[in-house]
Amino acid sequence: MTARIGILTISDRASAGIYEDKSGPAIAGFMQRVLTSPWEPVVRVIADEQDLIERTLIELADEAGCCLVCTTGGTGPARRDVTPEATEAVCAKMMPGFGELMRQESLKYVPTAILSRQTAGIRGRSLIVNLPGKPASIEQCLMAVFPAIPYCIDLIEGPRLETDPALCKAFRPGG
Ligand SMILES: Nc1ncnc2c1ncn2[C@@H]1O[C@H](COP(=O)(O)OP(=O)(O)OP(=O)(O)O)[C@@H](O)[C@H]1O
Ligand SMILES: Nc1nc2c(c(=O)[nH]1)N[C@H]1C(S)=C(S)[C@@H](COP(=O)(O)O)O[C@H]1N2
Repeated sequence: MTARIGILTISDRASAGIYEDKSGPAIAGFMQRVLTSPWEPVVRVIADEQDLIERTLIELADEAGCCLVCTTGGTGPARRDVTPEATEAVCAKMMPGFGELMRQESLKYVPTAILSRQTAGIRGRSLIVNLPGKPASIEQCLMAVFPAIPYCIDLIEGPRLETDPALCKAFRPGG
């Protein structure tokens, strides 16, 4: 079964074409390198509007059937940064450990890591994970949390994700 992975860039400027989106492609590049089981991306680039973010997350989870949705951008303290609020609004369960670990890892690179309110949560059979907007943060954050993602997706009855253990070893308790 081909796993669908949502890649959602949330940026006023990238969505308006003011700069090229580099963070969405960085998420796709990470998946391409790390996943050895079949997967396909479902890509969206939108502005920092809470209603639109919520509708797009619902579409990716419920209609496109993505087992994992990675967002990038809109996690900071600025007036238009509302990605965590939209994520909480559409999720039945929050998974605060993801944000905790990603901020801890990001602190190794930038002291402003604590400005990201990035979080994660479960909607139906989808895991939604927020990443910061900076392209360099994508690899740093995903490398930290990805070992736990395949088992999380097992637990929400999604497809079995396999990784290249030389790059990122998925941990499944008892197997
Ligand atoms: N999707 C992206 N692609 C490329 N560069 C990005 C992206 N998102 C952010 N950046 C870079 O990181 C810097 C800081 O991002 P910022 O936190 O302002 O982004 P944002 O709030 O996600 O985007 P915007 O302000 O356009 O809505 C930007 O000036 C840009 O250089
Ligand atoms: N790994 C990593 N995390 C990071 C950063 C970064 O450059 N690398 N930037 C920080 C900064 S400056 C901000 S304002 C917040 C929120 O960014 P966002 O609004 O683009 O999501 O993420 C933080 N987390």
